[in-house]
Amino acid sequence: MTEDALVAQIRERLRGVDAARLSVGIGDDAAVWQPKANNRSVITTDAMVEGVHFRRDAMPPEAIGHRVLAANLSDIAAMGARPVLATIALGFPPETDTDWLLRCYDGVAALAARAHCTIAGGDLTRAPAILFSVTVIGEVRASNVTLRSGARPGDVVALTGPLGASRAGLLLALDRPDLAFDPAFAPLLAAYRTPEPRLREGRWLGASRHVHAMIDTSDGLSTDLGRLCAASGTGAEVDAIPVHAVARALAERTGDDPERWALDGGEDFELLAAIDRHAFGHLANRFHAHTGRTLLRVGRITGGAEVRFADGIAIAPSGWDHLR
Ligand SMILES: Nc1ncnc2c1ncn2[C@@H]1O[C@H](COP(=O)(O)OP(=O)(O)OP(=O)(O)O)[C@@H](O)[C@H]1O
Ligand SMILES: Cc1ncc(C[n+]2csc(CCOP(=O)(O)O)c2C)c(N)n1
Ligand SMILES: [Mg+2]
Repeated sequence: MTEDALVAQIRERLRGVDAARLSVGIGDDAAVWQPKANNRSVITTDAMVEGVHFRRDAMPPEAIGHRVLAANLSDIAAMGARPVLATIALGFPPETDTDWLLRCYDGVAALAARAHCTIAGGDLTRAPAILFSVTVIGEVRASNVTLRSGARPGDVVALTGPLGASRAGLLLALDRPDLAFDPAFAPLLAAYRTPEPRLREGRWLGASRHVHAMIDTSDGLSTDLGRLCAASGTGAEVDAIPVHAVARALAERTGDDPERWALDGGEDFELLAAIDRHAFGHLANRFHAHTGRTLLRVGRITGGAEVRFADGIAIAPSGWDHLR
């Protein structure tokens, strides 16, 4: 197959996503987009590399496409924004089966359609390993932009869902074929392969003036809470680590510590927010009514610079770090 033929087939795969404001899409030297007035644009890039973020033997190609877009959409959600536009750079060894690559785009296309995100273009190149690099542009009302840096002492620290499921799913997919087909553990494989970006939740939280700061948990609570606190010039005290119940059940079977999965595992893509303590109870009720999900209380923001457990023990940022 030629490069142009592959692009044509990718374009075919991505057809059908609503694109009212895309004047020029795939096919020219660049895409042309009509932004909405009075909005802020939010831009994020995240790459995934074979052997680092996924293995071809551990998940179907549709899941690889899904999760690279999901990781990017999660960063858009963490800003309080909604995704509008994305580009995708693809690298692959020359012997790669093009049908396999196109199935990755089926995964991209399905999530993009659900998220109302138009794929406006991209790039392709041969490379020593498979690589997807996605850039997403989002939009948000200026007053709803929610940064990492707004947390204040006394704020409640809360999560949009429990953690540890993705790390547990990674263990199943790579190391425990004996347990991977147990239907009881299916939610863990799904959390690793096809994580759901918390887009509705992020927009809703970002629209509340009581939500002072937000970050997504891509690298683990220990690292991402540390980042939120560092950006805000605060510390935090953690008194409850919300661990995914099925991850806890798997950890009991394997002898692992599920709280470490939650603290350091990463790739759960739940949102972590600092919320005004006086508003938290009411806001959590409305959040549940609106999204069907529960805001889980993790702890509180403190005036110091340390992130600690309630008993005073420090929580070092020990999540995923590409330089470690
Ligand atoms: N190679 C780079 N060049 C310029 N800026 C970068 C580069 N890598 C990261 N950044 C910037 O550093 C900041 C933090 O990036 P980081 O990747 O830690 O955040 P994230 O995308 O939320 O995390 P994750 O990659 O775990 O999803 C962002 O503002 C990002 O744009
Ligand atoms: C095969 C395989 N081995 C290990 C992992 C775990 N992993 C890789 S990158 C990352 C953090 C997020 O990445 P980034 O910071 O680049 O967004 C995590 C938790 C995986 N997903 N697949
Ligand atoms: Mg992030």
